[in-house]
Amino acid sequence: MACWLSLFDSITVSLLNNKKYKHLSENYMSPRASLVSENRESVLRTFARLFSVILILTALLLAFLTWQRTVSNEHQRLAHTGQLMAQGMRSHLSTFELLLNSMADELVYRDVFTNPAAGDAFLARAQETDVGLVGFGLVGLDGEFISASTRELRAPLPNVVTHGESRESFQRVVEEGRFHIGRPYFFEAVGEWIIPMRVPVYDDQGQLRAVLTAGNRLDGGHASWARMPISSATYLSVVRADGYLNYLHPLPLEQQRRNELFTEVVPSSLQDILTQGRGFYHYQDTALTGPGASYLWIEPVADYDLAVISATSRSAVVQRWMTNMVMPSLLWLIFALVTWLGYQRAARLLRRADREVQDKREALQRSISQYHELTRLIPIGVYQFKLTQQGRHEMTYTSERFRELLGLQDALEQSDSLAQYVYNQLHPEDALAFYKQQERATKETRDFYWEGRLIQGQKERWVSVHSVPSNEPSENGRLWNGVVADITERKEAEHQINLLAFYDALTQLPNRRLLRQRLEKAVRIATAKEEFAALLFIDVDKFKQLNDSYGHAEGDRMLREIGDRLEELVRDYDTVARLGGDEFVVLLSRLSNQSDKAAAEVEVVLQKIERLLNEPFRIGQQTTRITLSTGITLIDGSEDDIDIILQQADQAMYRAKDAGRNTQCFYDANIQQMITEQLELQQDLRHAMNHDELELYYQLQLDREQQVAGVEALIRWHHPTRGMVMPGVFIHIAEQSGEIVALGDWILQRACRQLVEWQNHATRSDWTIAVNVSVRQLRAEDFAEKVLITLAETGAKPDKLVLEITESMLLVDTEQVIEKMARLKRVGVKFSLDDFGTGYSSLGYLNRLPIDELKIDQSFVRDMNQGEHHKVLIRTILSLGHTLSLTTIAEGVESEEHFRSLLALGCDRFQGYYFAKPVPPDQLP
Ligand SMILES: Nc1nc2c(ncn2[C@@H]2O[C@@H]3COP(=O)(O)O[C@H]4[C@@H](O)[C@H](n5cnc6c(=O)[nH]c(N)nc65)O[C@@H]4COP(=O)(O)O[C@H]3[C@H]2O)c(=O)[nH]1
Repeated sequence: MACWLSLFDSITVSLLNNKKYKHLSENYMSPRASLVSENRESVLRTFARLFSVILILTALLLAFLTWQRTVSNEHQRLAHTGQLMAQGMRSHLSTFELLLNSMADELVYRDVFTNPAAGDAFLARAQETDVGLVGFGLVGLDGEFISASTRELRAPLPNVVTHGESRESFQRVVEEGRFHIGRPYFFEAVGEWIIPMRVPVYDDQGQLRAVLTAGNRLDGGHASWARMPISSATYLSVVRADGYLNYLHPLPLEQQRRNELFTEVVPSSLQDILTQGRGFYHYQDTALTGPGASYLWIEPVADYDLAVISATSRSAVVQRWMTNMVMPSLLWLIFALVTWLGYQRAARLLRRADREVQDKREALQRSISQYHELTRLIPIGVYQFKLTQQGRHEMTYTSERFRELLGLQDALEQSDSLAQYVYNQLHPEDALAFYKQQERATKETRDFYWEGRLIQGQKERWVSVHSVPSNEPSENGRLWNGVVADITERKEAEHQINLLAFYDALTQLPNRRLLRQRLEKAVRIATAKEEFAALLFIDVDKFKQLNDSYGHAEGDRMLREIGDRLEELVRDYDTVARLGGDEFVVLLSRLSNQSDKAAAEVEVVLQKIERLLNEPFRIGQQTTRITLSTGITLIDGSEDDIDIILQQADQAMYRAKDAGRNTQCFYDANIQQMITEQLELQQDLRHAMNHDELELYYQLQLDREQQVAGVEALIRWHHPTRGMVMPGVFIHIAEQSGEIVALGDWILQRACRQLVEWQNHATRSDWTIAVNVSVRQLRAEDFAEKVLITLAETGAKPDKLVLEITESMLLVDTEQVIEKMARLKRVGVKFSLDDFGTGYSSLGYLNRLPIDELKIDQSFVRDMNQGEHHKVLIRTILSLGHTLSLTTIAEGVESEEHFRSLLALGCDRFQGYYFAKPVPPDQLP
């Protein structure tokens, strides 16, 4: 029983733990998750009903089987009884037949036909041996008794032939001449029911003479078969072949009943069964066993044309079956009771569990409604979905705000198409980041975070999405919880801040800060892709005047228009920025990877800019045109310091301004380096003059006989760190800075002193010293005066001093220069026109110059043997010089070939490494 109850317990537990119950707790977040628990009690009841049906079926089966068994037992028993009866009967009859035949022989032996009394005595003795016998009688063929065992039998006994009940059997014995059992009949002579058994009696000649009959008492019980222990409710009957009963147990006592039974044949239905022979039968009609159906066993009695029927009534079998059913029924009842108790117990448990579930559910619902309330109040959408192993997004919960944010219809809420619905809303520019994040988060089971835009109809909405995977994977997937927030306002604010921080308020163009960022990016790209970018600094010429003349409002409007026009012409990936005032910057990206091509591309843009900005601007009531000064620096990624790049463009722009505005200047790194060096040298030079770092070298000038006619003074700077610095490096710096004036004075002084030193020199007293004069020196008002003073102060002879000037010096203030030269010339100072042939000389012009010497530039000399053209040029210069009565001198004579050629052409003097290099005075010959 305990075991049975525990079965119910386990059913209950499994009911409590079933999947749907679990589902309830798992999906508590889902508003669609059923919060109404299933009526598990009704499930249990159904189970109990089913069980009851099974119980009933079991009971029926049990009853049926018991019935089967009972009937089978009955079958066995009846068969056994029938067989016993048949055997006993056969044995008895055969014994009795033998006895009768023996008695018949004895009677013949005792000559009973002649002495009937002897027969009487014999028969009387024989009768005493068996109480079941009414008596013996020897009946003649005429039916009259010859002898009889009892007095009653002897007289008066009826004639058997005429006597109804015994005639038939008597005649059969006479006819068949063998043992025969007659039908039972009431033998009135003795007042008893008897079964006659007869044998034929033959005399010594074998002549049938009589029939010996034994009258067996029907209810005498002397026969062994009649004394068989027969259980109650069992009926035994012996039926003859002619359908009459021969014996019946239990015998009815009433005469009437006996008459009915033994004087009528058994029902035809029974006879039909009897004809079927040995076997077990269910007999439906009323017969033998009393009213109602019965079960029969038919057992033929061999040799005697009799059949034994052992029978029992159906009601008796039912009764026995019921008796058999008592124990199983009891067990079944106990079983049913225990089942019922188990059901009650399970129902009680379920009710309790239901109550608990209900309590929990109510608590959960309260919690969910609070949760809903909260999610409605907070401006953040909340959602939960299950990511299945097949990659489907099954939404398990979405808050009202979530649906509102995504513009969702309820129909979509739970379906996977929600994911598609969201995908469709993704802004194309932000979608890629979304998918990448999603892929990474899914693959690595980590937080998903995305900020981006959704396109909802005509509207754009910024949202941030953050979802987190649950730690434990659930059945066929993993739950993710997430929040979605509308960040449109924040993004707009950020945009505004961004605008303020990164854009110029007036023109809405990127400001310096954003320009720097873009520039950094451009440098990175240029480095990575090995291509050029360019930074253009544009300054509007004379904007200040325009601004002052037309007012700031008009000035601002103009600046905006300039910005708009610039923006118009650049490509999307270029940047136009305003740095303030009238300074604009254009950052051009993705230029060629070759500097010259990149520069050419920039040139094209510059032309466009110029064209566009040269279009008239409306300012006030008038129109005006503007010009630009543009500084350009090319970016190739080698310089990654943004400040330096900006400085370079700035510098280039100032150079453009310096060059007279409306100009464009490219920044050049070499120039820059040169400028830096120049600045350093410029500073060092001042120092050099006071610290004796300068020295005059002298290079010989020879006449046609190769006699030294003079020298050219060439300055050398012994720089403390750089070593020897050549004049080509620092003279023009000195010119730019103005130092050249002081330097020129120093050189002149030195050269004049040298002349004085050489005045008494054996070989050098006639030498002239040619001194280079710079343009600034020459243009100085007091140039001639200074030379004269120096000559006077040093005591040098003016005719030994040759001042070398270049053609370019004569281009500006020509008249004043000529005047100064003339003044000096008057005192004997000579002038040599240096680098002749490279400048702007013309015959008429030369004619007016107070010069003594034409100095052929060394470039012509160097190339003179390269081609006829240069020779022709030199010849022309020489003939020009001779025509004007000027001495001609060639510099840069480096070989004998040069010398011979020049000599042949008629050159007067020669200077060059072929003869001597510039050397300090003490190394001169
Ligand atoms: N390749 C080659 N070069 C030769 C040969 N013979 C002479 N030279 C060089 O040619 C230059 C001649 O001077 P320049 O034309 O006046 O050109 C001068 C002159 O314009 C300027 N300079 C030199 N000294 C002074 C100076 O004291 N005052 C001024 N104002 N300028 C000077 O600097 C320039 C360069 O002077 P340096 O370097 O001394 O260079 C000198 C000299 O060394 C030769 O056969 N082959």
